[in-house]
Amino acid sequence: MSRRDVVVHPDATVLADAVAARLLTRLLDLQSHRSPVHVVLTGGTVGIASLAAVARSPLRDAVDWTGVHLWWGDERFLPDGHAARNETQAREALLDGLDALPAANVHPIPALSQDVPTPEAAAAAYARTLASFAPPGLLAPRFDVALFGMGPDGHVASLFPGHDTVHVTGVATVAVHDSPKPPPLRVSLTFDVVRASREVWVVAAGAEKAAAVASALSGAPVAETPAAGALGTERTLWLVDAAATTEAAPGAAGDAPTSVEGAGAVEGWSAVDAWFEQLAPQDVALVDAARSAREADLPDIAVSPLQGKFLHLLAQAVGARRVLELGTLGGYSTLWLARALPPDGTVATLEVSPEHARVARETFVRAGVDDQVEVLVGPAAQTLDRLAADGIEPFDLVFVDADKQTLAQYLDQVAGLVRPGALVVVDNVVRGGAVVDAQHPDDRVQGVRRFVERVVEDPRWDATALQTVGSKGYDGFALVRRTTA
Ligand SMILES: O=C1O[C@H](COP(=O)(O)O)[C@@H](O)[C@H](O)[C@H]1O
Repeated sequence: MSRRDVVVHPDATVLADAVAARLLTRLLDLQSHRSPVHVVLTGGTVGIASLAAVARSPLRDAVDWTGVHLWWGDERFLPDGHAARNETQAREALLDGLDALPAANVHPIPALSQDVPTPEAAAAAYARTLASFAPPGLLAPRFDVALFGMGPDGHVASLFPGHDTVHVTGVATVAVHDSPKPPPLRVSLTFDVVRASREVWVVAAGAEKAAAVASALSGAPVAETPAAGALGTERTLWLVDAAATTEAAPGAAGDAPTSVEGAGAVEGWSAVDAWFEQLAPQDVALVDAARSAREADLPDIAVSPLQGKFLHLLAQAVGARRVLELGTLGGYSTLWLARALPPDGTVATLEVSPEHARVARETFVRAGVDDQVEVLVGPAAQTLDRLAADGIEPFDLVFVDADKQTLAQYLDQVAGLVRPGALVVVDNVVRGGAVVDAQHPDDRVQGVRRFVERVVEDPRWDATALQTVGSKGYDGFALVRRTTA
């Protein structure tokens, strides 16, 4: 997800205390329903000060450290115990005093030694350890919280501006040579692994970081400001001090390419959304749908109430009787759509996750729309092929809120499933402004770009795109109409 929440604290000391409190609370919260929990630690000033603040906090004894695994986002390639190693500093600040933490739960990046003579060897060994904890198909564990400091040049982990390492994909780790910040040899996680983390927290303090903070939050190319590419799948949180935000005021104007709470933007946008929600009051069933999704720990990526009402009005405006949705999640948008239909209207909603489908189905039963909504579980591309083979009655409206990588293919498949004049609404196509970056390493951004190219070249479609801000941050919809071609 490309939305970034930003929380600003008065100074670096309060920031470190707040990061520690937030981390401990998050661990406690996660441990109420998941074990083990995987956390990535960072080096750097705020990172280490935050670990020291964890060590001081009485709350640290409430955490079940036997269920916490600790990893590092990067390491300075130096001998074991070297004072400049991130591991050494983390051990001194916190780990050495955490008796309850099993040694086997600590996964440092291998140090320089006779057995590990190069950063490449260390990167390979660390990648093997990561892989041994990875769920099927992933290179590393899905980190629950991945902490990253940021240098004044905008580097995160040891991914530096202008270095090829920022573009490396398909592997978990990279060896770094010629680091502009000493020491020159380092090992780093790749963006593939960083971006598979559930929550990414970037911590930064000091006026010398202000330009990089502003650049990252304004969605600069990752090659220029690597921190712009540090995104979590469920949440991206920037925890900064006031000095680090002196240049960061995106969002005040309408062109802010990301959401910024502490610096005022999303707070302001959310307040405006809240005021306009008098136009889109949620009934008990909609509130219940949002709550059930939250309680089931589904990603917080459903549409906002105003966006839901927008879909609802579109469905009514095109006189939709048959609606297709790609990406059910917890069924919140589905419910807005179902509510717009005549009594014989139906929604077919496609969901890849059986767990999400289960949550949504229960929601539809409670909302009393289960006879109008059919949840089809499986990869959307396969389900669309099946619908085409079944020769189903054409759809009037399609809402696409699924993986962005496959958007162009979905559009091709949907072309044969809708009536002429049908409307296809595609969510999250602006991606915090990153969509304009042809070199952007995020394959979701490239997926949106391919989708737009397809619309342009295919005479069966006529389209526009609308950038949006609101409680969901800065993003946008594409509206695509099936022509008679
Ligand atoms: O060298 C490094 O620097 C960054 C940022 O450090 P800071 O002292 O400017 O806060 C850190 O995140 C990284 O882990 C570390 O290796």
